[in-house]
Amino acid sequence: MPKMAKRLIGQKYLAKVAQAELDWASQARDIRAGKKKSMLSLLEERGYVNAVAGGRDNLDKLMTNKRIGAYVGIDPTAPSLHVGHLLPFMVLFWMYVHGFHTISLVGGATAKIGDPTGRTTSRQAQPSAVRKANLHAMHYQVKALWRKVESYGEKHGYKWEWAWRRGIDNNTTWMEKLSVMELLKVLGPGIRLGTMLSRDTVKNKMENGDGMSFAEFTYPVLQAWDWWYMYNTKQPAIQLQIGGSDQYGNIVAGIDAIKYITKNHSNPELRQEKEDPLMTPYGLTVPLLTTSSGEKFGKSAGNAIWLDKEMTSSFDLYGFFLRSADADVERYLKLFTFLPMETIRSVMEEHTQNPSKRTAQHLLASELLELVHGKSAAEEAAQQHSRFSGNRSKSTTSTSPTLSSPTSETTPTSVTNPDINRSLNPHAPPTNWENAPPPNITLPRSLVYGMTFGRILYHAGLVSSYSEGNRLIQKGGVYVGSAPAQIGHQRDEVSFTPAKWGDPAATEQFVIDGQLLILRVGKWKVKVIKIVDDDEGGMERLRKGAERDYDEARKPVKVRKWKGGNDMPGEPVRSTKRASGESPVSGFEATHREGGRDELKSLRGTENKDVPQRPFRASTDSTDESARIRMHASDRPVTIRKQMSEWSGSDGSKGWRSVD
Ligand SMILES: Nc1ncnc2c1ncn2[C@@H]1O[C@H](COP(=O)(O)OP(=O)(O)OP(=O)(O)O)[C@@H](O)[C@H]1O
Ligand SMILES: N[C@@H](Cc1ccc(O)cc1)C(=O)O
Repeated sequence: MPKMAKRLIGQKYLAKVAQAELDWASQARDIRAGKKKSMLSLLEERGYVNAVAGGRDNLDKLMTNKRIGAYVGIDPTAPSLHVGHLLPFMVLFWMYVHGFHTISLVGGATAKIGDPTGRTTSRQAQPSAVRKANLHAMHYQVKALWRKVESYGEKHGYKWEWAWRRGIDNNTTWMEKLSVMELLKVLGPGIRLGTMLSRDTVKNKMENGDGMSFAEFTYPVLQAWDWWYMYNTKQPAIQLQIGGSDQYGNIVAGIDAIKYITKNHSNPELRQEKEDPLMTPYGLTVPLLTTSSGEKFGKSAGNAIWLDKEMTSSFDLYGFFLRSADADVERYLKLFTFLPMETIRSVMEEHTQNPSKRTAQHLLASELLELVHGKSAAEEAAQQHSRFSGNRSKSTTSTSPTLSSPTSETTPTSVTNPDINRSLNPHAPPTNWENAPPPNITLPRSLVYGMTFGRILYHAGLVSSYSEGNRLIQKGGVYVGSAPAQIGHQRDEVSFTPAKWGDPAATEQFVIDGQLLILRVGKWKVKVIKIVDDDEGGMERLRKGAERDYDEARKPVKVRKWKGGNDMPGEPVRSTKRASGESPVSGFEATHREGGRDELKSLRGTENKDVPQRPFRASTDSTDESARIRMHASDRPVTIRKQMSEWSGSDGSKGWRSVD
């Protein structure tokens, strides 16, 4: 019987594959007959194509005849994608909703070297923990982004089909296993030094910059190997690489590498005796998104507009696109949205009648927000803008949009972090891909080391109380990432094991490089916790990060008290006493007077973002049975008082704990 079931599934699968092939062939006939636009023509029409490596018409024909695989690579040298990355990714999104197979490659291995393209100075080596934190954060961001693409696509009539395929890969997976000997044997003879030395990046860096290391010099070879690996192992082969126009040289190096390997490989199964047009690799570059002065938006230029909500709020991201110049907005609508061309044309007509209404810019900002942060964030940002920026945004016509710094006038007042919503309102909807919290957070060492996972979950904003954290762990719903003892210290892959309830000392084993802990609750709640010292430097960064949570902190927090075991729920206790220095977070307290978990309530969910500092002050007013903690805007330094309550454990032990 089970065998039968297996066979039935197999046949069903084969039937689906056959149907998908038939559909593709029929679509190809329509394209050839001029009844339908080809994929490449659609991309050209919307302005995505800067250059095609390998011949435009050949690529057009290939994409019409074959459901090929395509990829975009990004090095996780920052914790988030930025707006510039969206351009090559938009091509991938369009291809996906038209049935192509796509891979988003996060370059865990290539980030260790750093792409020297377009630079005159070498990149600063990143500490391993920072690199891993960025890698994990980016992995989850890309994953969530793809889910949003699906629902955004559906809104525009691209309904998910069985044959669509998308994947996220990390090149560490294969680079770790690649030996120097294999690389030199398989690809080495095909790399000509003359060609490499004549590349602009090499010449420029050697003649006008700080010279070039061997590692930097070999970067294009590693990128080429990635492509060869995916060309060779994925089904269908990855035959197209997409990147910004600055990547053209690296992409051509990849095409040359694949052609060399397939011609010369010692394994006859991998060798193509004759060049097969259906297996030829191609490259497609997109124009660079630049400031009005022509500078590329990106990490190196330090002007990136981040897609992570914690780094650029939905409000600011909306504002960035709202400030697009009239001369640019049509182009951006084609590049950053799935809106049909006819809709864009008619919106532009309406816009031209009364440009001061910024109709086109509002549409652009809303659509982009929906794609990147989800529908509800888009609606909320649009409302906030109509409330806060009204006339100011109308008068701005800058071609070089810059982010508004959060001022009391422009900072949104509502709470957008779903975890915070949930802790304030237990009936808030559960976390899903759309409302998942941003993955990055920074915590002081004393809130991680020697803490049970239940507590750390709370400090990281993943649960609303210690006891909720403990319950989740006991149910097996919490995972801890990349435990060095279990999977080897050097591994960068995202890998999780169930977190165990109990021994606080054991937590330390999971801290990577002394600076990083990764926790996951369910599928979508992930926190990449960067651990900083409890000294002033670390706290200063945390305090800066608290800016974003300013409005949340102003809301009164309902305080609950429990008696019984340290972390377990129980009956409310009768009395509360004020105490300091005896909190379970004593390391934190020692340097910060009476700060503790209550302070973290306002700090959690934040990252060391570089936002102007707005000092805040916390005050506590309490009665015997209840306590409330409020944070106020103030130009005075932080002063935090904390409520402590006495507890007694079932084993007769007693102590003080801060009030939840
Ligand atoms: N402003 C931009 N416009 C178009 N494409 C971009 C832009 N910024 C990055 N890209 C593309 O995104 C892909 C990944 O880029 P990468 O990770 O190197 O980001 P980056 O911001 O360019 O980094 P860096 O500035 O440090 O080189 C590349 O194909 C790159 O060309
Ligand atoms: N070199 C690319 C990123 C990348 C990494 C690996 C690849 O296989 C492809 C692209 C960049 O810095 O923009």
